[in-house]
Order: sequence, then structure tokens, then C-alpha cells
Amino acid sequence: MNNKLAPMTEFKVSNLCAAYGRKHVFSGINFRLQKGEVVALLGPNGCGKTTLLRTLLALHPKTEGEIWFAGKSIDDLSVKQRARMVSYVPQYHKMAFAYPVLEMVLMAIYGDKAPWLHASQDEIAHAMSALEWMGIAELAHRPYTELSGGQRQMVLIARAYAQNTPLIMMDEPTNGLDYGNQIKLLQKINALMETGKTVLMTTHHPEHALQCSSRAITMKDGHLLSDGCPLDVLKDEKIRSLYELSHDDFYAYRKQA
Ligand SMILES: Nc1ncnc2c1ncn2[C@@H]1O[C@H](COP(=O)(O)OP(=O)(O)OP(=O)(O)O)[C@@H](O)[C@H]1O
Repeated sequence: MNNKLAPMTEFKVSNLCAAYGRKHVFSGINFRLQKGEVVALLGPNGCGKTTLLRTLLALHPKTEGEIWFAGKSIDDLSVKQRARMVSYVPQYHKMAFAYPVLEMVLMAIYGDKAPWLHASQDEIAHAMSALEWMGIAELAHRPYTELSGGQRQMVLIARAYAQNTPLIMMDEPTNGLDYGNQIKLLQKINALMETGKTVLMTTHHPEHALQCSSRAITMKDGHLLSDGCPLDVLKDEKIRSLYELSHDDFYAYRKQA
């Protein structure tokens, strides 16, 4: 089995726009991701973060613009080629069948066909190591549909990790995780950066972005507002303005926290 990462030289987005029917969600989005960056994307509910991630993954159609991966337009890559370059932890995931967790992880390695049913010992060991990395090896033989929300979330993260792509996109990855698992995940994301992987993750928690990201991007009303060092982009005044919080509400909360 080929565990080598596809080369991640650069991921580039230029003038990207997307809509649902006639309703524009975002327009004129430009940014680049470099190897080894963990980039946190923040913005109010409904500003378009999930739609942006789904558009970058070609799961939602763009209305304008270009997405380039290592010099190739994403439009020219097959589903299989994209799956070697980028993995995805969605915000919501429905699974109709009660597949065992181990098979769910093997599916990420093999795509939508069914060779995971004949997986080799090496492949099973690789999938198990992803579950161990996430700290959920004991769930390997449990049906996915019988897991709690937080356990399912950890399976999806292990699955993306097993896919072994140079770029991982995660939509609110700490969603549903208990306090301890949130901290452990943020540490794991931070460690991914050291291995040269690139992560683009949405979060509703500026403190999570400050803990594990090397760069933060904020988004509001269908546009990117700021992009840079988390300590600068997530200054108190910028957070207050992003989420439209009054001085009193914000500092009363801060005082209690
Ligand atoms: N399937 C859909 N059909 C029509 N409109 C949609 C659909 N999905 C999302 N929208 C709308 O697109 C906009 C952006 O939604 P999106 O889910 O991308 O926001 P978000 O920033 O990820 O929100 P949240 O932080 O609440 O998860 C919202 O106004 C939403 O109502």
C-alpha cells in the first residue's frame, strides 16, 4: 500500500464565488495555502464557511473563479486524484448502513468501491493506527450508526487522517467532543503541522484558533475580512466587530471565563 503523501506545493483560490440558486453566498475569495500551515477560518453563523469548504472540495459548484492544487485546476482532477490530495471532515455526516468503524476508515483509503472488504493485513493495520492516533481503537468493531455524536466525530477525523492526504479540511472538528477530547484534538492538529500536513479548519472558538493554528482567516457577509497571524486577526476589537458584540457583553463574558 502506498503511504506516500501526494506533493503539496500550493493550494490557490482566485476570485471564487458560489451561490444557492440566485442567492450569492460568497464572492471574490482569494487565498493560498502553503505546506505545513494550519489555517483557522472563523465567521458568524451562516456567513458561508461550510459552503466555502464544500466548494473548495468540488462538492458544491462554484459560479466563478479558479481553484488550483499544485499547479493544476481542480476541474481537471478526477475524484480519485482529488481524494489523494485532500481529505474532509464534514460538519454533518449521515450513514445509512451500520458499517463497523474499521470499515468506515478503510473506505476512506479505497473510495466508494468495496475492496475494503478484502483489505490486506497492512491496510487493516494502517486503518487501526489511525483509530489509535485518535484514541478510539476500542471502537473498531462497533457499528458506526450506534456511536454517540462525539464518537462519530472522532471516527470521521481518524478516517481523514487514514486517507493520508497532504491537505485536510475540517468543518468544526471539535464539534460534539468533550473538553478533554477537544484539547487532545487541538494538540493533534498542531502536531500535524510539524509533519508538514496542511490543515484548513473552521471553528467557532477563537481560543481554539489561537491554540492550534499558524494563521487565521475571518469571513463575514460573503467576503474575507482579515487573513494573517492569529494573534493579530483575533485581537479583542476584531472579534467584537466580527461577531457584533457590545463592549459590555464581550468583557463581561471575558471576566467570567
Ligand atoms: N442547501 C442549501 N440551500 C440553500 N441555502 C443554503 C444551503 N446551505 C446553506 N445555505 C445558506 O447559505 C449560507 C451559508 O451557509 P453555510 O452553511 O455555508 O454557513 P456557515 O458559515 O458554515 O454557518 P455555520 O457557522 O452556522 O455552520 C446561509 O445563509 C445558509 O442559509
